[in-house]
Amino acid sequence: MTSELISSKELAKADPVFGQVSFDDHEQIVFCNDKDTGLKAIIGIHNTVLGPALGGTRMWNYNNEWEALNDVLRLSRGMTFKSAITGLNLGGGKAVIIGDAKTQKTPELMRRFGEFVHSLSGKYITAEDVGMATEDMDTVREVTPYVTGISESKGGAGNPSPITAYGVFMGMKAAAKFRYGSDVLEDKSIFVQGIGHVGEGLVEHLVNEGAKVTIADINQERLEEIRSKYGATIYGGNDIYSEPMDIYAPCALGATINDDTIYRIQADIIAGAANNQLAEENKHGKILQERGIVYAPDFLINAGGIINVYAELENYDRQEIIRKTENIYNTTLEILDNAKVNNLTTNAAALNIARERIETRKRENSK
Ligand SMILES: NC(=O)c1ccc[n+]([C@@H]2O[C@H](COP(=O)([O-])OP(=O)(O)OC[C@H]3O[C@@H](n4cnc5c(N)ncnc54)[C@H](O)[C@@H]3O)[C@@H](O)[C@H]2O)c1
Repeated sequence: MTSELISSKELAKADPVFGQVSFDDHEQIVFCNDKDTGLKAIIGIHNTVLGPALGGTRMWNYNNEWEALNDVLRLSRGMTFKSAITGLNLGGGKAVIIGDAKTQKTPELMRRFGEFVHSLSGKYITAEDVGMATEDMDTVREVTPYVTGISESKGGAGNPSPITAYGVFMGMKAAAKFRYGSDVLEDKSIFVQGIGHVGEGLVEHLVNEGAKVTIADINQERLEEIRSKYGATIYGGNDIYSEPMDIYAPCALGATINDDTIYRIQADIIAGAANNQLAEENKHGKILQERGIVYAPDFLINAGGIINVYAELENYDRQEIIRKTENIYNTTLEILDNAKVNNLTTNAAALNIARERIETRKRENSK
């Protein structure tokens, strides 16, 4: 979903795989095809230095295969740094299934996909992402143990989204502490863009804290539902980016901070759940820094979900999940301070720490 800003022509100019704009020293890319079920999927394994590559499966109706490949390359890379900065012993991976999750997803297709995951012998472990539900992970579990995010009734940690939302809330509070000197969000005007699984949980935390929450989504029914449940205000304008607000929380698509939007954004803080929010992380991270907008790196504050599924592998309990997720607050503050002191973008400061952890482990492994 991040590829919408890179035209197919641009993507097709580069060499097919290793020359892709988003290729970043990925270890392995696996193309999965099954005529009988209609499965066309790509599994991207970015890095396994810290552990098996864990990351969700996204089913999306991509315009073409270039976009799907670009998405899996970007998303799997993001997972490497997300786990590294969160202190988990996991590498980065992700899978995309090309197709419409509403009309083309069948149990047979999911089982066939699970067989491909199984063929990698645990080097890649899958989980839920956009277009997937906990039941789909249960179906994958029928053919492979290399899946997380399965139902609690089947021994899993269940839906990770509420924990992701809690982590985003923690990261947002830390950003507020950094920007305003207080992490109290009461009376702050906060725009949540995308009120799906994670967005809804975030809205609930924010409303409970007394923030002035405005919601935006392309799904009108959903907007009405969330308004009546939590009393949030539905955004009525047509350019959310130009609205004056304290905090912008992107919780829908990636790459909403791009050449087109970046100079219109009025917020003091950007803190949300969406993966790959910066269309071009160096360029757009720098502009945010210059404009004095505090950006809480997405891969840092949306790590609650991976913490939740990691519990299934490490057998730790709910309390430990909450403790680790609350720690996102401390890590976010640390990164924001570090970026300020070293005059770096917040994204670069977070990446440096994540990379350092991977390099240290690599050195230890080679001894
Ligand atoms: N679910 C998790 O635990 C988790 C973990 C880490 C990151 N994320 C990321 O957070 C984001 C949200 O995840 P989710 O599980 O809530 O997904 P979801 O599919 O449940 O919700 C996405 C919502 O965004 C809305 N939307 C789509 N396009 C939009 C647009 N142009 N403008 C406004 N709204 C739009 C959809 O209608 C939907 O309500 C995704 O980018 C996902 O990759 C999710």
